[in-house]
Amino acid sequence: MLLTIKCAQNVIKPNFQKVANLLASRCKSGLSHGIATTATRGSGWQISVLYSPAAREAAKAATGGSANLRRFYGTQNSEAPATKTTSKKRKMVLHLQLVSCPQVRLNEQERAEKLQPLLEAGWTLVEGRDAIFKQFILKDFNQAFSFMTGVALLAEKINHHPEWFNCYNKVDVTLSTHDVGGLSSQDIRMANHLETTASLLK
Ligand SMILES: C[C@H](O)[C@H](O)[C@H]1CNC2=NC(N)=NC(=O)C2=N1
Repeated sequence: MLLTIKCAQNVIKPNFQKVANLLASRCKSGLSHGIATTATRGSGWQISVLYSPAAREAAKAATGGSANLRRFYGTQNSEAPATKTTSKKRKMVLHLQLVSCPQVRLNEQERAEKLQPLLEAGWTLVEGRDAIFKQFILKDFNQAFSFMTGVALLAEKINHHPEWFNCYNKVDVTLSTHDVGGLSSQDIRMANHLETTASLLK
């Protein structure tokens, strides 16, 4: 998954590239790196990252992880709106424009590294589809429903939903990323979450 971060026209690009990579590397959603490109009007969310809790929440929600949004350049009054600088001498204020993270399908290396452990944990490749499947067997219906509830919370948070079927204590789960027609890092993340949730219930 790629986090594309757009910067205001007047930002010094190399610095911003570092910011973009740092921000991308801090996101738990499997981001590989950030790309700083010149901002275009109206694309994605305009986030003045450094200046408001709402911006931090928006950035966290947008990156599905705990992006560590720290002060890179600052003004004295951290609550001042990012756009106001009262002194010429102040350092440049960065505006981060965080756009949605386009999904990409897993490449061969990622499949070897991230998919293999799941196949060893009982997931199987779905015939004729770039998807993975596993049947989870829980103690009883209550446990199965708790399992699904726990997973549903993450699904909503990262906007990535399993295809699943429940019958009493069994939950059949198929994972694939519809937007790209195959497996992406979101499926890996979701599968690992399913494994963790199931193991906590046992
Ligand atoms: C419009 C909505 O954000 C998209 O359809 C999201 C919702 N949940 C999703 N879930 C899965 N598994 N794949 C997707 O591509 C996907 N896309």
